[in-house]
Amino acid sequence: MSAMTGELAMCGASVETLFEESVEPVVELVLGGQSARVALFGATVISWRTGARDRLWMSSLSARDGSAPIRGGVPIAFPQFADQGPLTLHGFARTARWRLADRKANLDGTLVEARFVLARSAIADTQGWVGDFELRYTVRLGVRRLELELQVANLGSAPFDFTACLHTYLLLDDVRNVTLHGLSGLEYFDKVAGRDRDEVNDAIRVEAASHSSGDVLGQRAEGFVDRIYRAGGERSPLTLQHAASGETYSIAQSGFPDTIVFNPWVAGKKGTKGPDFDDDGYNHMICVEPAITREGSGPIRVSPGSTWAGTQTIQVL
Ligand SMILES: O=P(O)(O)OC[C@H]1O[C@@H](O)[C@H](O)[C@@H](O)[C@@H]1O
Repeated sequence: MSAMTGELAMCGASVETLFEESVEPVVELVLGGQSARVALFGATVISWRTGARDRLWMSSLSARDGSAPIRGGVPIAFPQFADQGPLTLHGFARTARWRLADRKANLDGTLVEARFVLARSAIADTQGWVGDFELRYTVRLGVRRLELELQVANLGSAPFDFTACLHTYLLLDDVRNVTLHGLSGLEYFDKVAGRDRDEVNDAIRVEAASHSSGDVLGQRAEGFVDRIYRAGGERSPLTLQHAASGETYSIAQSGFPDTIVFNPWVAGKKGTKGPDFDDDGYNHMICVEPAITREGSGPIRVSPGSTWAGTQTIQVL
């Protein structure tokens, strides 16, 4: 046992790397009754368990061998959010192999963390993107709490701009029994309709009536929610209420100015979001994503020698 592993074990916490055949290596954080798993492929958090329940949605059809982005958990989009630029959808960080750089725990046993690093030199093809970056990602597991912190460091001599998000897929019993609160009154870009709207609802629901029925942009729009809430970060924390379990999540963000709310509805069911989306997956997930977007508050510029940081913290209240 390494010295580090010994120290962690003393306070009831552990961080171990797991290897399974045909699956990318996974780092597991354990803290008493909570755990989180992070695939080195994309530094994608693939599970978070607390109170004996899974909290993140993961498609059973997701690739896990590094051949495609992981569908579920918390993929990291960088240096491009979605299709807002010339790079492949959501950029290259979610399909790169990160390394585990550090791990530690509070001596009082209330927190365990693992830090992952992605150096530019680890990317085989940056698709012409010229920023000289290093990404640092810290996953902190607390009691009924998961904190994710992304840092973008500029190691070069020229500034660069980026957009990004933490693409958090929350697991739900039934999306129709869930309401999201805190975004009322904000303007958002409705990606499904292709235009701006104002949020008039105090409680946002994802259901067949989320959109007027019919075709929008050639897709069946009923229930399809894909929205960029401009300056959604100023409303942090949002709350997500689960009617069936009576549970509430507090979803906080810092650094990221915008907030995405996403559920593909039947577009996901029909596989148009990709063959890796479970048929009924849309019933059991909602993405609430801290983001930097061109349609929202615009790219972030990082000057040489500087580091930008953004977080998402989810707490089961
Ligand atoms: O299918 P992907 O590449 O994982 O992206 C999923 C979705 O991610 C969301 O963040 C975007 O707002 C959507 O437009 C996009 O479809």
